[in-house]
Amino acid sequence: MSHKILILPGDGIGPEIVAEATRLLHALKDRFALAVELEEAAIGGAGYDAAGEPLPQATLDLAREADGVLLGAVGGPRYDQLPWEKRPERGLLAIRSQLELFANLRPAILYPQLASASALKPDIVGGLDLMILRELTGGAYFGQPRGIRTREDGVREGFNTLIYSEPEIERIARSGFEIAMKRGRRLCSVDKANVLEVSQLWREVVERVARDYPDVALSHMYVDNAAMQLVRAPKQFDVIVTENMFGDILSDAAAMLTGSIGMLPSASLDAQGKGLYEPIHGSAPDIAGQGMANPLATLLSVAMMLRYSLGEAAQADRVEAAVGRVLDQGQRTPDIWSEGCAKVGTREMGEAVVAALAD
Ligand SMILES: NC(=O)c1ccc[n+]([C@@H]2O[C@H](COP(=O)([O-])OP(=O)(O)OC[C@H]3O[C@@H](n4cnc5c(N)ncnc54)[C@H](O)[C@@H]3O)[C@@H](O)[C@H]2O)c1
Ligand SMILES: CC(C)[C@H](C(=O)O)[C@@H](O)C(=O)O
Ligand SMILES: [Mg+2]
Repeated sequence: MSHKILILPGDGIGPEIVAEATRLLHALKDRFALAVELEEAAIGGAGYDAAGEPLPQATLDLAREADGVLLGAVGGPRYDQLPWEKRPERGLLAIRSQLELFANLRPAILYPQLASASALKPDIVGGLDLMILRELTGGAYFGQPRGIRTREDGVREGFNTLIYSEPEIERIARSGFEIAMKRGRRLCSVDKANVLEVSQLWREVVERVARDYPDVALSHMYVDNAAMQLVRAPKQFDVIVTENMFGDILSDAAAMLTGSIGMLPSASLDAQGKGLYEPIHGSAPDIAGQGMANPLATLLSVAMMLRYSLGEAAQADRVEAAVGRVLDQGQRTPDIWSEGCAKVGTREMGEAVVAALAD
């Protein structure tokens, strides 16, 4: 049976990096017998342009039917003045929420070839292999009430609600322990329990779930300290589990440990393991259209889709090995370039990975 994959290029560099993912999937199909059917749809600003909505109904319907969804990125200055609910980012949030993709896996792995591209010294980041598990459908991103209002004294105020229910905390905590069991069996839950009631409940529930996982060493850390520890000694972490906004911020920071934000893939999974896959970076308007974006985070997102949603672990290994080979060959997009390496563009990088696919 053929796997149905929905491709959502989105905006900015989205179409450029996703074109390389499409090239990769076609190569896996033609040369390595991967049974896939690809379909494309609009989301974000492209969705607004095509159908007046950042998440057109037709796109959502196709996403529900697909075995895996691959997204480039959404957003850009062209759309920043749109009414709030029409903004590209609302489309991304809506698809995550509608498909109940509550578990967002953001692995930060330093390829040894990129040690000199990392913002940190090689001995601090060498061998880094960290998994950030970000809760993706709750917290301040979705909490009600929210808005901008005018008080009786005429002063305007903006407000959001950072809210988590016990079942929401429990299911992400359980995912965190399950992931830790398959890795180094260490889970660090990041919160702000010294200030926020929602974090107090988070900690209590995580402690309760921990009783089912006696083989996992659980620790807790405040988010401000976690940000500091990530750049001081990132290898102390195995799996980090945290709420939506903390996870958004910490994963961008973790990206720089690996050399570039253009290196970090992600998987956003529902309770059944169906998922949406995307690089963690955005639409990079500053370099869009120049053919210089790093497509590796997107190609590594394809590998995650093969592994987590399609049950094609061998094909995933093949893609990851090809990325390693291309880095060995010294090909680098500008964001990860260093002295002595060959500077290549988005397309050359994608073609190099395809050429490096092997049995
Ligand atoms: N998942 C998403 O679709 C997503 C994620 C983050 C931001 N955004 C949106 O993207 C737009 C730009 O946001 P931003 O500038 O804060 O973040 P960004 O991640 O788009 O860019 C931050 C910096 O990283 C660089 N960068 C990002 N991806 C790169 C790649 N693959 N290769 C090389 N360099 C890369 C950019 O050039 C820029 O200098 C906004 O509209 C924002 O809302 C979307
Ligand atoms: C664009 C935005 C809604 C999104 C988020 O905050 O989740 C992005 O930053 C990400 O990390 O995927
Ligand atoms: Mg982000």
